[in-house]
Amino acid sequence: MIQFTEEQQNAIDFPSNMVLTACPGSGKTTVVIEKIAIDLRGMKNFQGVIAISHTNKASDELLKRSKKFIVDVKSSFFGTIDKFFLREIVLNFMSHFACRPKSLKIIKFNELLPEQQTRMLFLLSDGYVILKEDVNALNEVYTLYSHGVFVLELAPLVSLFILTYSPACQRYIKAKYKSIYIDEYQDSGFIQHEIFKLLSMFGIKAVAVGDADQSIHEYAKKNSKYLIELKNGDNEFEPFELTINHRCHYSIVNYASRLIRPECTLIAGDDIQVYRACIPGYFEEIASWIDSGLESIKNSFKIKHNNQIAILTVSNKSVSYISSCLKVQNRAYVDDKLSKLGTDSSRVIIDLLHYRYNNNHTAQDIIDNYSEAGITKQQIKVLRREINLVRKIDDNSLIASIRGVLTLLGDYNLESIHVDGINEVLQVDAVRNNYLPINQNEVQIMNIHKSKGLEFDCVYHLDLYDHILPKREYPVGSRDVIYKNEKQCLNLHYVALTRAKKFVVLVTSTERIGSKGYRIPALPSQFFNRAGLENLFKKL
Ligand SMILES: Nc1ncnc2c1ncn2[C@@H]1O[C@H](COP(=O)(O)OP(=O)(O)OP(=O)(O)O)[C@@H](O)[C@H]1O
Repeated sequence: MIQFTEEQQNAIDFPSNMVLTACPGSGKTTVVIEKIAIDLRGMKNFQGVIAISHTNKASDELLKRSKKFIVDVKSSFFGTIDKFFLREIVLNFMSHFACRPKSLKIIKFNELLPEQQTRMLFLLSDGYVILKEDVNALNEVYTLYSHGVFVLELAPLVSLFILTYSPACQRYIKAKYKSIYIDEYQDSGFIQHEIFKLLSMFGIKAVAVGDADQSIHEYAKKNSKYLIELKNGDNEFEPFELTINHRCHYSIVNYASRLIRPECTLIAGDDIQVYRACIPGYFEEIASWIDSGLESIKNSFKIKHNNQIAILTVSNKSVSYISSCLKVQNRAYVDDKLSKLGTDSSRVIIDLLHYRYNNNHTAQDIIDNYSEAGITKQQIKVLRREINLVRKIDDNSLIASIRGVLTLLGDYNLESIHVDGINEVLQVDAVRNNYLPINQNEVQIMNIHKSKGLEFDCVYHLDLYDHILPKREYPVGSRDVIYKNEKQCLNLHYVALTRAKKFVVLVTSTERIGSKGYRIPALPSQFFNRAGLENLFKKL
């Protein structure tokens, strides 16, 4: 049982709208779960909290951790913001504005015809909201909807519109949800921020949680300015801060803190567990160096299993490359066709594949997450039988079996892109790995974006080269060294470092792969030269 610190307890006890900023490993997930448990105590079974995480993986993790402490999450919603917009607002209330179709297919914007894309592009402009006088702006969206099509990227804008102008939607949301928690608020978009503020005006307790220094999604118009606005603005959000990192060795905290604030005060102590290594060669040589040192590192740091060791990279290419060079058993997390789709149907299929390959997943999770409200006991029985088949059936019948479950769930379609994705999982070992349970003998390899929210005893941080981290820009006519979004690159470096509990190695090499695909001489990342880092690392 964790003994909460004073700053954690203050955040837990505060009963109203708040913004909780927190450094890595400071227990924000722990605090959020405790607050959700308190909120749920007074609620009826048809009520719940909205718990929004940035990725499906993070939301699964939050739900899993919550279920350990909270017996019954009642009618709470755990998921990504897009899923919330679609499931709770668009699917329930769009028919108040346009003719309800027999079935609805969710597509991506780039699947629209080029002329439709041109006509509808303005709906995606950053900062655009639909005012009462521009209601016609959604005419084409309504027509598509009544023909059974909805564009995923429009879910935030349309949700804000529905929530603002539909009293029925407002009544439904207010009756069902008593509080909303949004994690990783530093990666919020404009509309998500507007909806969050609107919900708080409806009397729903609103809690934003984040860390501006862990903002790494600016390329997708996600921006820490909204978190900062809540924290510093003149508004009804009470600011709280968690400042103690409970995860990382203090020397890792010191190094990471100095990256962001070169003048910050250090935690006292002589023990240093941040290392830098420059390996002659490239990933082949780095891999054999990691292979040869692994057992001694495990012994020195009392690390029982390889899966407590992570290799983090900037790019997916590096994930596959280093994985293929290593001799030690490893698990490389690569993007697959299904995970790139990001639609509701692909999400159910992904969960069904997790269920097929990993006994830690249950049929009940799928029923809880995807079956419609009001499903009868008899329908649940049939659904459970069909889901069980997905685990038992042979590869040849898998697609038919998944189609069977989707049909029973309603609202979801199995299209040729999904069939391609399922075939990729069946045929490519590296892709199937994404679905198998973690084997404790496997070193974990992933890009830094995927490592967010995770923790490992030991981290090898790769790709620390000039041109790679930080990236560079080459404006015409300029030979100056110009970094491309330096702060985002620095945040990425910070996130990678703070995944390590006991020990982190910052790895470079004398060569890297250039843009033409050949090995070229490499220079170390400029981040090594930042002020304030002297004496905070050892060389290997
Ligand atoms: N008061 C505490 N005392 C000891 N350990 C704690 C305390 N609070 C949290 N922890 C531990 O610190 C680790 C990090 O906590 P948690 O995952 O909640 O942090 P976080 O802020 O969500 O992390 P991040 O944002 O970096 O992913 C966990 O192993 C958790 O059990």
